Amino acid sequence: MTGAPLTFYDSYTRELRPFVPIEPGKVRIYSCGPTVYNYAHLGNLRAYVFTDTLSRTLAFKGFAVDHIINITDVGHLTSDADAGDDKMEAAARAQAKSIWDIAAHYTEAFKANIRDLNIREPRLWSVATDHIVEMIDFAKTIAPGHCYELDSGLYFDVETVPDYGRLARSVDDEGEGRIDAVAGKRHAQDFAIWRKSTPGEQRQMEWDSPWGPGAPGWHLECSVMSRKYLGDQFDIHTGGIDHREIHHPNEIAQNQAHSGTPCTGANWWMHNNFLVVRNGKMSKSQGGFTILASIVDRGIHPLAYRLMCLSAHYRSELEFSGENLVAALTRLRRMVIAVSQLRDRAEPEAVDAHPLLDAFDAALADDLNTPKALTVLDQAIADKKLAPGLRLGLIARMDAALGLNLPTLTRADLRLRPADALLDAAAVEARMAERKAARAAKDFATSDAIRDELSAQGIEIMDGDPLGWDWAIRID
Ligand SMILES: Nc1ncnc2c1ncn2[C@@H]1O[C@H](COP(=O)(O)OP(=O)(O)OP(=O)(O)O)[C@@H](O)[C@H]1O
Ligand SMILES: [Zn+2]
Repeated sequence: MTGAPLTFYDSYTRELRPFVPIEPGKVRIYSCGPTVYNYAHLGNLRAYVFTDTLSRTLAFKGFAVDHIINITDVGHLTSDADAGDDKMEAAARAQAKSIWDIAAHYTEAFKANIRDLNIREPRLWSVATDHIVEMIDFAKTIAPGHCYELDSGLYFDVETVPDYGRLARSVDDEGEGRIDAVAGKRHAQDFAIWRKSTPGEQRQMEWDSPWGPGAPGWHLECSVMSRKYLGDQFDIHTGGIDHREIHHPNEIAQNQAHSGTPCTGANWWMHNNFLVVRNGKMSKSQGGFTILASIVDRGIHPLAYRLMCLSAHYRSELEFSGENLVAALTRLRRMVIAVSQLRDRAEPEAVDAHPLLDAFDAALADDLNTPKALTVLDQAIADKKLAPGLRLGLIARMDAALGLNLPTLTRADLRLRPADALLDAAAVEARMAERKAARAAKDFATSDAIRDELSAQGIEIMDGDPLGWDWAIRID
């Protein structure tokens, strides 16, 4: 590791701790992946911009990163309090499709979002239904000492592990979301690790098990896949802050039962805070969520959303609004214009050491302070005292950690055509050329007419823009 010492906030100990990997030079990370019953909304995607910033920062610091993200295609119920329907089964019924088709469709859509946000692919997308045998084996190992059977499934007794729920800190029988939804459970917090199909129930996905035909519990999936690919104890486990309350305490309990030790499974539990809208967390269950495709339809480049995420610290709530998104797009446009002007003047120089790089490194090393890192990037872009080639070299180094694609993005890339736009970019360019000719001929009537015509189509002409931006799509 080079540069400033890394410090990450661990939700388990609730403190900032200097980061030391288990194996020198290498970091193993597991991130809870999407439940593929619907499109990911921008809140879900915030979770993956966060994990990507984490793994890019570690790579920037010189670590080899081994990252696993799972795909949940079975077991996640409509209520985290261990009740309700399987989200996948419910979606398949509602759309009259097979679960496998639903899973394939939304998995592909999710991976397209990942590419559009310039999020690096993990070593493996581990798919829950590919691991049923291992899940049954894991459950068989812990069942004798830690589980009991009810008609509805095999349940984990949370009192069989020390300090259950320490991660959540607020676990008691009265706690939010902890209501006992299944008759016969020993404790309200006990959770199903295998859910039996009820007689007569038409489930599309079910497997035989020692406890009868059924499906694995969602918490079991992550314990099994993280252990299989990263070992009993790995470095960092990530997820959204909602997972700190139920899903991750349950994973920890299973991991402790399986290893027979108090080890939680990961040395750091890191959680991103929510993307919020007016009535709280952006959420599929509550409706009113926004997906990446719909902002792209409005003419907003996906990396503007990435920049919006980076503009807030990952542990702070981030408010989603059209204004915030347009502000992020404007900031990205300014960066892209400035960087492309530098590219016209020089080739990037390789930079190993520089005070701005040190400041950038210190910001990210301080629990991923991306808002601060962005201001250092702005300095590197704008500091006229530095030679253009050096500035480009600094920008390239910083961009590797932030993933905004600044070394290659062009203005043309940012001019996304809104879905309801009447003119495409080539048509706008053609009218702009006619207008330029009219102005050269001092035919201001024609030039003004073209301006008005373009304005009516949502195109803003930017004469004399200090950054040399000649036109932009108006986003309101
Ligand atoms: N509004 C949000 N802001 C940030 N992260 C979120 C938000 N909503 C969910 N997440 C995170 O997104 C990731 C993927 O979650 P998953 O696909 O299981 O979503 P979900 O629980 O079905 O979504 P929802 O809560 O909207 O119904 C998880 O890490 C989860 O914690
Ligand atoms: Zn998980």
